[in-house]
Amino acid sequence: MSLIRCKQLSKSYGGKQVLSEVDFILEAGSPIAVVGPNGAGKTTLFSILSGYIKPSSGTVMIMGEPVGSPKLHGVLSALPQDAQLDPDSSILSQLRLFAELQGIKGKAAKNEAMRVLELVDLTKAAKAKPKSLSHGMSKRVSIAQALIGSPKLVLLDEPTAGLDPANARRIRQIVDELSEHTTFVISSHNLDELEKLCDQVIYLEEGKLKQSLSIQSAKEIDYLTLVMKKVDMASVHQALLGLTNITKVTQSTEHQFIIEYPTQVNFSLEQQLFNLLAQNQWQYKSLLKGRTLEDTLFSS
Ligand SMILES: Nc1ncnc2c1ncn2[C@@H]1O[C@H](COP(=O)(O)OP(=O)(O)OP(=O)(O)O)[C@@H](O)[C@H]1O
Repeated sequence: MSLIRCKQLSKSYGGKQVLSEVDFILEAGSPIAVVGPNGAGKTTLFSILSGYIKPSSGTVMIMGEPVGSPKLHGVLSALPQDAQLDPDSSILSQLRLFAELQGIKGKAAKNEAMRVLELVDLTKAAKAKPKSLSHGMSKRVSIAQALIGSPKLVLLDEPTAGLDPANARRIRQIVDELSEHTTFVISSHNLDELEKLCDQVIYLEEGKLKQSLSIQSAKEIDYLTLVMKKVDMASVHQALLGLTNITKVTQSTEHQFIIEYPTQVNFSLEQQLFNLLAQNQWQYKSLLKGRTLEDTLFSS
């Protein structure tokens, strides 16, 4: 059974269409990225998946159940983009309340609150009030809240927005550690971050599904991403095209080439490439096997 199945999903506010006939099927497993420019409809999609708002037309099934079904209670949770905590009540008491709302009673509710706080490394802050926490700590508390009851599906809308690199990294680690039992769907503008975490990507633009791809999927074409130091890029481009087994070479930025080749080609291509660079004394900055998510999404 699929994790999420969206069929012909559309949403309009007044006369403005913000999601337009979006179709996709997602399976449980590694984290899933939802990307797209500002206003593309990511938060609207999350709100529909969470049941906060209804679509204008189309259907969403989560684990075979329609959104809003009581069977999804405790199975799906969401961290909204603008999640807020009560500033004056302790974190522990708020999380305990959320656990109770999920039907966890008495001491078990407190234990559950402490369990999720431990997952986000915040047991020491259990008695603190949200107003005394940093932005990064508050975000981790909100993630802890989303983890109450060990849901199977967790929607995280921009979980690392505005966080410093150390806090953002900690959140990525938490997602990674819990991904064995929980599928995370994450929206973010940080493609590097999503690339590290996610296997599947949904790309929205102006409310339409532009791409749905699996980063790790087997494919017939493979890529090398070559970033050069200060060299004559036109000469390098010409020379790269002369290597055997190359399908295409694209200069994607001022110093970067994407080299396409058939998947079955073995290391001989890298050997040829290194020989070519050495013979011409062309210095390179990095050679990456594959393409970045950014290049995958935006190169034609
Ligand atoms: N309640 C609402 N009423 C009217 N228009 C809305 C409402 N909520 C969202 N929109 C509009 O819907 C469009 C999609 O917004 P949404 O927040 O889903 O995009 P997003 O991809 O999450 O953007 P961002 O990356 O900036 O968070 C935007 O044009 C926004 O102005």
